Amino acid sequence: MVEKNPSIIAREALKLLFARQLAPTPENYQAVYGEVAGMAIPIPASLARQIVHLLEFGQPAFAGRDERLHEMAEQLMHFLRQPSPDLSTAELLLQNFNHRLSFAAQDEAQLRDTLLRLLGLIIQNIAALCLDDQWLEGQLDALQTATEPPLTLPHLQDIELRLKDVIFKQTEAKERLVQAQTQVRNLLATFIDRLADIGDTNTSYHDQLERCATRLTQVSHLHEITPLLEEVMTATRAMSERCSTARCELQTLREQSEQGLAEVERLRHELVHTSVLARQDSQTGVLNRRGMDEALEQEVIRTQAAGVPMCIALLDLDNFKALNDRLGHEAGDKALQHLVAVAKQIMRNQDQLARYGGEEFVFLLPGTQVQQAVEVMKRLQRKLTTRYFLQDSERVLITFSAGVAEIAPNESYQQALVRADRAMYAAKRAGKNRVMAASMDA
Ligand SMILES: Nc1nc2c(ncn2[C@@H]2O[C@H](COP(=O)(O)OP(=O)(O)OP(=O)(O)O)[C@@H](O)[C@H]2O)c(=O)[nH]1
Repeated sequence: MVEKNPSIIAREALKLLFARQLAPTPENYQAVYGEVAGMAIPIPASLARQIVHLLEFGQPAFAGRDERLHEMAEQLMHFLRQPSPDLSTAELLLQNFNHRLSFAAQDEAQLRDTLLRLLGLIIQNIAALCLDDQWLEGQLDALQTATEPPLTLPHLQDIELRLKDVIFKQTEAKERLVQAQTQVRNLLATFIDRLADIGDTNTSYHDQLERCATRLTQVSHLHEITPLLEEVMTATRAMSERCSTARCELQTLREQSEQGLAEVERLRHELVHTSVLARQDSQTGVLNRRGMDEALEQEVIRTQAAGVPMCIALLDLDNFKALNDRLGHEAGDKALQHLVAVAKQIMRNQDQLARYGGEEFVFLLPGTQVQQAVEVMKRLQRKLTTRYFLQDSERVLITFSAGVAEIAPNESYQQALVRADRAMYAAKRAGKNRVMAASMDA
């Protein structure tokens, strides 16, 4: 190998520094000089590939808003894709990239936190401004929850879906409400117009009578009275007819406006009701996941303050896919409603039930110890063996597997749910149609 002239190497090193847009620091120069002089140690190919992958995957997250960072990542990837890329230059490029990335990551985190705080403030503000709009409560609560950490994608998607549903229903109801209000307003305007008409008619009638009275004082012969009398009779008849028509019209208007007001009231109720739906599973009528989370939060505080036990039971129907496949999806839906109906028979006033997922339900049993809660679930299983689900006169036995956890002092309900979930899966694995208590250290 022919050795290069040091001044040529130095010139090429400077060119390379410039081409890679590196600062002309001694370290950068030394690394590039080594590379040009052929003294470079190549970076292992698999490591170079891994770094390229890392950059490719990370690009959308870290280089979205920072163009320079994006350029640096491209440059680094380009360099690493070359055959036998030099280790010290790679290190140098990585160092520069990391330095820039550390600022970009901080900016991103700050931006996200600030946006969330801003959103939280806006929501609080809307809530304060809309004290009378009870129907907004559901959405605002959901949005408030969405802005609280931890910010996970499934959590946000779940809330987005529920909100879309409620917003759709409420927009519909709100539109009808506005229509009904406009109708009532128009009716009132017509009402006032009619009253004004009657006033006008009255005035012209009075004027006419007065004119006749004046002419009457000037009459010298009896035959001159007859046309005057006729005029008075005609005016009175016309006045009486107009009054009677106006009375009818006013009556109709009154009825219409009463109907309109009743419709406005009904729609107001509907709006409030759709807000409640945000906490309710529309298919079975029991609480949905969000409703149960709220209930759990409140009950944990209440029972822990009162020093009484509280249990959570997680229940999952057995072989529900097979039931759907054999009897149809509609029958599956009815089977879920049947389970809820039977469950309600064994529930006490203070117990609550929620649908947590497709065929998964959660029971909240305050003031109950784990063994008692296991017994409650077993009682429900026995009840289902006597109250069959009927589909086209076929008796279908519905069974479920359940895991029961008693919330320990200082344990969150989420942690207890995880234990109940594990116990439920253990029940499935053990052969289904059984109830298992969760151990404290599960
Ligand atoms: N009809 C109906 N089916 C549903 C609903 N939600 C979820 N499912 C169905 O429930 C089935 C659940 O299937 P899997 O998760 O395999 O559970 P499985 O068949 O009960 O099996 P195991 O849990 O092991 O007993 C799926 O086929 C879903 O499509 C619903 O609202 N209505």
